[in-house]
Amino acid sequence: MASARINPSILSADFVNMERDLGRIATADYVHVDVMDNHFVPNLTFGPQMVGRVQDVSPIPLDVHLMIADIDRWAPGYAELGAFSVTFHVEAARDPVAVARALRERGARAGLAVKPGTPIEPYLELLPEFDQVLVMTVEPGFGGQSFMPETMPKLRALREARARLGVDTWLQVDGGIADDTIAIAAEAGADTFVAGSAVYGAADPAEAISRLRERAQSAWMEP
Ligand SMILES: O=C(CO)[C@@H](O)[C@H](O)COP(=O)(O)O
Ligand SMILES: [Fe+2]
Repeated sequence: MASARINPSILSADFVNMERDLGRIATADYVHVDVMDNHFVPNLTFGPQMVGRVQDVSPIPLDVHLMIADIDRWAPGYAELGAFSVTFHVEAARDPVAVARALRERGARAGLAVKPGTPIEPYLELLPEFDQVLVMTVEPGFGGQSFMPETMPKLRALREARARLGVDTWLQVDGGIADDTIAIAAEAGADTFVAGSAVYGAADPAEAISRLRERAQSAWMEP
């Protein structure tokens, strides 16, 4: 298997020292950018102007996580900013397949996210339309929450569907991923890991990134 992808979340960065904090995670795979609108989730971060500037100065490609309402209207604009991937919540989309196609047409990978309480079964047959599925392992809205192991059966179902359908959709987890939880998600099938507080809360973010990557990969190798 390829190496585990570690995507630090800049929700835990210092918003007024963003360029400096982007430099601190240059050894990661992608920078995870949490867009929140105070409607879909009870928190507010930034919109396209800020994401565009992050895109300009980031040493690594952008993995945008949209936690906003009216996705069908707003998601394509984030692909036009040059993001590597744009992931949106199925709970906020009227036509998830149409949104995914609009993202791919604009050159971004299309990601589908589900909240902890949203079942995955209705979307399994749609996997070929998506480059990534994000299983939220906390309620979206805030960093620093506790990992919810009860979401793991969704990863197992996705892994089985991916093999059956013969696609290479990445399986991402986001929320409470740290040294003590990453192996649980890796063992269940995740290959792409978002970590906010575990990376930016560490004295040495680069060291935290390589330790998380090693722990995920060790979990894959266990029988
Ligand atoms: O999307 C979100 C929260 O809604 C995340 O990306 C958080 O930023 C993850 O933070 P930690 O749980 O890793 O501290
Ligand atoms: Fe996120």
